[in-house]
Amino acid sequence: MWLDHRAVNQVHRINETKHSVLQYVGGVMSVEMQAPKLLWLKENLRETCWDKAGHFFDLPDFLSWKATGVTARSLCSLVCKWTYSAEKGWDDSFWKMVGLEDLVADNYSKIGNQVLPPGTCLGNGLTPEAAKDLGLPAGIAVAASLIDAHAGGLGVIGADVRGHGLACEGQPVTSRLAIICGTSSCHMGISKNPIFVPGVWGPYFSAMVPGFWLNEGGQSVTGKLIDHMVQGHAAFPELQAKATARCQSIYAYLNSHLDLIKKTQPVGFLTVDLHVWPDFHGNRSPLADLTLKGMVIGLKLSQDLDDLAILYLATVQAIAFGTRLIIEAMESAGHSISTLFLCGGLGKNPLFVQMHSDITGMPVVLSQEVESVLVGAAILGACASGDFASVQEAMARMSKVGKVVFPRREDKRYYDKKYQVFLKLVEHQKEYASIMKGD
Ligand SMILES: Nc1ncnc2c1ncn2[C@@H]1O[C@H](COP(=O)(O)OP(=O)(O)O)[C@@H](O)[C@H]1O
Ligand SMILES: O=C(CO)[C@H](O)[C@H](O)COP(=O)(O)O
Repeated sequence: MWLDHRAVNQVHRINETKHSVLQYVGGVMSVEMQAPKLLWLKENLRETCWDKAGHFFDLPDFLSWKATGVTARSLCSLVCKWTYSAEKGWDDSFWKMVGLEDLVADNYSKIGNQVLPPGTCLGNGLTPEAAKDLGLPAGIAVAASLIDAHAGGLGVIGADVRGHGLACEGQPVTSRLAIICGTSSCHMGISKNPIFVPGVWGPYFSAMVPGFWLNEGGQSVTGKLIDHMVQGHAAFPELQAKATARCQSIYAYLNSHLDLIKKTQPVGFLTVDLHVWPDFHGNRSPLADLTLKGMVIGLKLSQDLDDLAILYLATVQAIAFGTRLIIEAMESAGHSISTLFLCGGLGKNPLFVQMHSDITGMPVVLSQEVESVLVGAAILGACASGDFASVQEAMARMSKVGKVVFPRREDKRYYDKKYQVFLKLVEHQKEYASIMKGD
């Protein structure tokens, strides 16, 4: 549902209100948030959905409701996606202004009027019905949830980094940026005081690590974009056949193929004349422009496996340049980041990890446990069952550093030049749009 961009007109009208709650979503509400989606449902499915629905949930709240029967919402989902404030609660004037006054009249019962910090034990734990479905004991503790990316952030950001030679050792946790890279990528930076970063969601209080403000940068399609580029290429069937014959994933095969064709130069240099702008599903951060499209510059007539591998590499690099742009926006607003903590499905791809390190110039820490989103969920579960006194204590005990990848400093000049081209791509795209809009 989050990837559904149908509520374009609705989000446009919401943004035109310039309501003060928008300050807390980076200044521009995203079409991926819940207010525009609710408005779309009201305007398009009034009788079949809007009037009939008992509750509207974010996925993590839906899951905890199914597990426990408790309709209380997590502070994380309401603050990050529904404009709820941890300090002030709901703002009636916002919902009235955007045409969703019925939610206010109903005392927010459909979207949540009981809000709990993540990690709080819900009701009597797992219901007998859910226990049967899941094969778990009834009554086992179930925690108020976190959104997937936030659980990933919690699962990695508190790890003890001593002995790895990292700049963040001995520094406040605010010098770490968690990047959760799956279908989309989410860039989670925390601070003691609120930081307003134009185009970057937040600041959200206590939405990930209790007591800290969170800024959440994001790229709407990353893993999905890589899959799309690779699967849509004419050489994809050949790639699949060769990877299967070697019992490898297509990405492991592509990475070894790139190693083969790079000869003596660094692998990243294969894209000297192939450049990608990665916003095939709009830009979430920091440009917050859902009208932006993808671009590929430097195509040739050949469509063999070498071309596919190099296009894949250029796409991976474009995603890493997008991360660099987000980090620069966060730093110019007041964040000071020295180390990346990366997790999610793309963390399994060594090329993706190395490119993020080379292109941002920062070390990338991978966790011992690959599924860090599940570690975050386990941290919440451990808090709900009383194993730890606080989320912070559980984070420090349950997250563990696995591998650390350092940037190849000698390649910096090349990536700086490619970054210049990257920035020109979006400039040109905007120029084309403006030419086409003119008379
Ligand atoms: N073994 C792997 N090697 C390289 N990339 C992978 C691998 N497994 C998954 N991916 C990438 O990770 C993405 C999915 O990440 P995941 O975290 O599972 O998704 P989600 O965000 O939907 O939970 C896929 O789109 C794919 O590009
Ligand atoms: O908006 C987000 C987090 O706030 C994520 O993009 C969303 O939750 C989906 O993530 P995934 O990449 O796992 O599909």
